[in-house]
Amino acid sequence: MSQIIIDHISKIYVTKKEAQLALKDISFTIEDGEFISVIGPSGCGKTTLLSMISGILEPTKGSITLNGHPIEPKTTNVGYMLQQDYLFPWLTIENNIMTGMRMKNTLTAESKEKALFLLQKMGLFEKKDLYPNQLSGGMRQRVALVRMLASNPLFMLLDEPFSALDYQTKLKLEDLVFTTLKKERKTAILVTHDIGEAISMSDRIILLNSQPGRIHRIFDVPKSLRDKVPFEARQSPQFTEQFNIIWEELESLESKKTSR
Ligand SMILES: Nc1ncnc2c1ncn2[C@@H]1O[C@H](COP(=O)(O)OP(=O)(O)OP(=O)(O)O)[C@@H](O)[C@H]1O
Repeated sequence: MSQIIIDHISKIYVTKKEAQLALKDISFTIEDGEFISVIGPSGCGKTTLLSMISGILEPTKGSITLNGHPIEPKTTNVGYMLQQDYLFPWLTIENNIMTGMRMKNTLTAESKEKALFLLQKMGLFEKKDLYPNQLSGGMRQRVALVRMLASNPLFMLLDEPFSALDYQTKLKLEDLVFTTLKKERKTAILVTHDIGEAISMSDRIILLNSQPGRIHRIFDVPKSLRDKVPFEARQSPQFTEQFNIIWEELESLESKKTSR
């Protein structure tokens, strides 16, 4: 079980020149097994929020807890999937996956077996002795997904994991990540610039406003869309309806930002 409570957090960045309020009074709860997306104009604080949920960055005010306890970057088992795959070029695919678990101290006979099983399910078992540069971008992100899931993290942070991929690969990976996380009942937070991706993958979408970053609106994705895999959800008329609502809200924030 993984419930994350974000309780009235604010973040001020202090530089030599100035103090900047990056996030202001953010509160929401991510329920166990829920998939949340965070969207908003550039610079609204999405990465800052994710860094605080990971425990890497401390909020200036407020608290973030996982099942009632603070999140410790060294001891809390958090899964990451980022825009870059961060695979080690000098290690084989198999060793890349195992190294992640070794570093987290979660490498056991069971987790190794699970990793190889996942690799097989992702159609990459035959590639296990190859090096990352011998794989396509989409394959490398699938390896990153296996690496993340194999160590059985308590929750996942996904920071633009598909944005460097071509459109077709991105759509296929969205389906793969969606079905895998649903099956594993993992709690996940996705940061994305892609409204369509947020709608087709999430249970709820948090739209942040900028300067300072604060919650503008939280959208519940209709159940009829949540029950579909992202590729199918994107074909549905309800998807277009949701897309237009969120697009208009985001546009209104962008235009307020440029008129300031
Ligand atoms: N280490 C830092 N020191 C000072 N200011 C920072 C730092 N990191 C981020 N900021 C500022 O905080 C604000 C939020 O930045 P953040 O990167 O979290 O936004 P974002 O929504 O992820 O942006 P983008 O969509 O462009 O990736 C920005 O104004 C940024 O300039």
